[in-house]
Amino acid sequence: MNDAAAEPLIHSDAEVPRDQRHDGDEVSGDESVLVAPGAFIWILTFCAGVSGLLFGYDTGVISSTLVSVGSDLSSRPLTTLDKSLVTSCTSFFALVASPLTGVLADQWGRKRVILGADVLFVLGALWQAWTSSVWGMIAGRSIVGLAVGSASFVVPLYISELSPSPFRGRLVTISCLNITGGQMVAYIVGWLFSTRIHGWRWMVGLGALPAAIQFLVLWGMPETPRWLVKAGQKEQARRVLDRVYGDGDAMKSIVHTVLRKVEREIYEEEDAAGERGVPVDGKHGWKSKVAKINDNFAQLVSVGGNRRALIIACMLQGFQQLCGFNSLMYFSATIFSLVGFQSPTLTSLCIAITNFCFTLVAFYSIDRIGRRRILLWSVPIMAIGLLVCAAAFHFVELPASKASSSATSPTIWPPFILAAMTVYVAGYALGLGNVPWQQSELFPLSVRSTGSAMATATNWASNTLVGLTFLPMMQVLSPTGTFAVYAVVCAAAWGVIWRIYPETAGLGLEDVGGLLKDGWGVRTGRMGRRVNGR
Ligand SMILES: O[C@H]1[C@H](O)[C@@H](O)[C@H](O)[C@@H](O)[C@H]1O
Repeated sequence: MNDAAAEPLIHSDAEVPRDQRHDGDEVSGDESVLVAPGAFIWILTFCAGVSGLLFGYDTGVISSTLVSVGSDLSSRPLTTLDKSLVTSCTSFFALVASPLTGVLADQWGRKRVILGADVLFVLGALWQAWTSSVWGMIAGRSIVGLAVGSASFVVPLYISELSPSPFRGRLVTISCLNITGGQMVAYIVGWLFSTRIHGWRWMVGLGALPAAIQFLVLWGMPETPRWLVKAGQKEQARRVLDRVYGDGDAMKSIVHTVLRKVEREIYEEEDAAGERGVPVDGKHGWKSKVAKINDNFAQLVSVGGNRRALIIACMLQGFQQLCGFNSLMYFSATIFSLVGFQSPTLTSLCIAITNFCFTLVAFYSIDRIGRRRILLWSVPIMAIGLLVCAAAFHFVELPASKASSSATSPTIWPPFILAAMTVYVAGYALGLGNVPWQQSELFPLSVRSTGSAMATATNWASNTLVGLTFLPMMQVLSPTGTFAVYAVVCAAAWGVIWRIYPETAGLGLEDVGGLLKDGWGVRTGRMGRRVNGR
């Protein structure tokens, strides 16, 4: 299995025979000649993408569940605290899982971690469907949180390590499409089952099905070439690359080049970490991992360009959550039942559909319009939607007994609130819902995974905070106050983006580093001009 013994795993340039050097004249496998991803990479992306759907499904399904559960859990209606805990434990455990997954993905391989996440998805879904207590529900949602956190970290890694580089960027937005698509499916399932007795058990339990299917299909899929080379299985890595790139002499040359690049990258990484010559098991040891994380962290905060990249990435991820979007994702059915809609689950479907459709618009326009420009245009739309919402809530007479009953006198205001929320969600999906996930392009390779992991942790921590505080804020500050607070967060986000986030669309990864080297690069960036000359 381990073919490292037969052939040295890693070569320095001096050690690589001249006729095998990937940057020499002799070998010219250039990936830029590739015009479209092959069938195999599409199948892989599709299989792995099921995790994104599950991520979206499990975060979206809570909205309908909360309004359908009635007194089925612990034989009493859910309190505000119950709802906040049931909702935010998922994001909290996702926060806990994502850094741990980083270590496990190196130790066990990317594929095994995805399979492990599938087991957790199935277990968590069935647990929720069977439970009859609030604490049981919290436990089930926490298990799902572990799965969501693992999948959100490892799936993009798996896909990007397998895909040819010209197509890598697009995959980021494809995973956002999967998440928002999963949320839409969750809302549809929620609406279909909301009127059935114990329908909520089906809503949460159905999440087990795609996870089980993914487990079976992914079983036959390969590990990534990068992990295989690092684990000393170079021949297997070559076979995987052959399948990714297909037949023909030109493709063979590309496979050869890619394999060399992977080897060189690993060589440089291990050289920098003083791991060269250390056996495979030792390289993946906990001590060496901790030392590497410490070293990476020091590089991240002490080098000016890296520090600025980290601040921008964490700032964007923080604002993505603190602008309050997920309070709608988790509680929109609760809000719509509060303001008096007859079918809150059907009404809240507007939120999920808008989110999905405008993520699709972002998918087509993000590279053309540019990240900074799309944010500077869309964040004010969000703020306007929120302010209109806040004002409209002022005129709605809400029932004293929170979510259990609906507003007393039907007026024009509820549809007005729905329209304002839809505007807000459209603005969100166009910019803040997507752009922060482009985080990895901000960091140089040496600190890319640590920087991305910290930004992702900021996302989950802020997500947990919003899930925990939304309902208490609605009670203490009133809906008008709550939505006004989110509007202020949007205004702050706009100011900070304008001040420190340069345009990165159309730039090579090395150019982004140069942009942040001596300052924020906002003036040097491309804001105000069309990107890529289009
Ligand atoms: O990018 C995603 C997407 O926008 C989802 O709709 C949202 O629920 C997530 O929190 C976010 O990270």
